[in-house]
Amino acid sequence: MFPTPPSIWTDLARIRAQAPLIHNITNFVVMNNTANALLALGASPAMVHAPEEVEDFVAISSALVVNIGTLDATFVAGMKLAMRRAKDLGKPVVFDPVGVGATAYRNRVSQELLTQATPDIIRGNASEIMALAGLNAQTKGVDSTVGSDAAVEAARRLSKAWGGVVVVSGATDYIVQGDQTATIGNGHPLMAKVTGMGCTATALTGAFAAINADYFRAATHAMAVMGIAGELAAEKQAAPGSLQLNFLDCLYQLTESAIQSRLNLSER
Ligand SMILES: Nc1ncnc2c1ncn2[C@@H]1O[C@H](COP(=O)(O)OP(=O)(O)O)[C@@H](O)[C@H]1O
Ligand SMILES: Cc1ncsc1CCOP(=O)(O)O
Ligand SMILES: [Mg+2]
Repeated sequence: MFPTPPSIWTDLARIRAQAPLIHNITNFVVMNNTANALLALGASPAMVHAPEEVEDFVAISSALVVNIGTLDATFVAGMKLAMRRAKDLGKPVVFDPVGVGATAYRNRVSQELLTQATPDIIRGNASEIMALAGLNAQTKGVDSTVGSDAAVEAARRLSKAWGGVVVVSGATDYIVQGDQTATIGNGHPLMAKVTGMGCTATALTGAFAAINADYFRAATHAMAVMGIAGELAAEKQAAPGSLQLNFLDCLYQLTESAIQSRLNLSER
């Protein structure tokens, strides 16, 4: 265990003070969950995917989060326009490759999006990160079939290929940039029993990237806050419905001392 980096709290306080506008192009399943999580964190979410308006919306936002969970041709057109505009304007782009590896369409769209405009941060579960790195990952739709440890080298390969930050979530979260790795041991197994917790991690990462231009730190801080709020929620009531509700309250009420006493972060 490392001493608490004060910057986690500094970043959280900054989000709460500034309420950065986070533009989300995300899936129908989690729109409500991730908007509420961003609000509980202190950010200001908007779910906007029409190709006709995404470029204008990116221009007024502090970060763009792109999630391919329920993609179709219209979503994909909006994603491409928004990602290119965000890169042109120097705004952070966070990408969640939900279910990549499951179908040829998802694989093709993911590769197209990555080449159109390279995201600053990718966050996925182990199966998704392995599939994105071109490994023959076993995938089961949107859930991982392997532990996060199995995808660390795939994350490193992806990060080195395009220079961004890659996060593999799971029992241990790995945040990888080149040869640098941070691990977060916070969280609770029940988090995987609530749909949209991975998407929520990605959305929160967008909020941290909006206020911290060191994207390795931003992603690490987001995963730490996510994990600590998740374990606090599970301690209140260890069941999925309650966890979903309590997660928002714990996120909203998160204190510096809770972060300090619970943080399980290591770096190498
Ligand atoms: N077994 C676990 N123990 C602790 N935290 C977990 C566990 N599984 C998932 N999480 C947490 O749940 C969140 C979602 O991760 P994950 O389930 O890997 O994403 P996805 O929903 O995209 O598959 C992350 O914050 C992760 O740390
Ligand atoms: C169930 C489901 N189906 C398409 S998108 C989606 C949500 C996936 O969310 P997460 O990856 O955060 O569990
Ligand atoms: Mg996911």
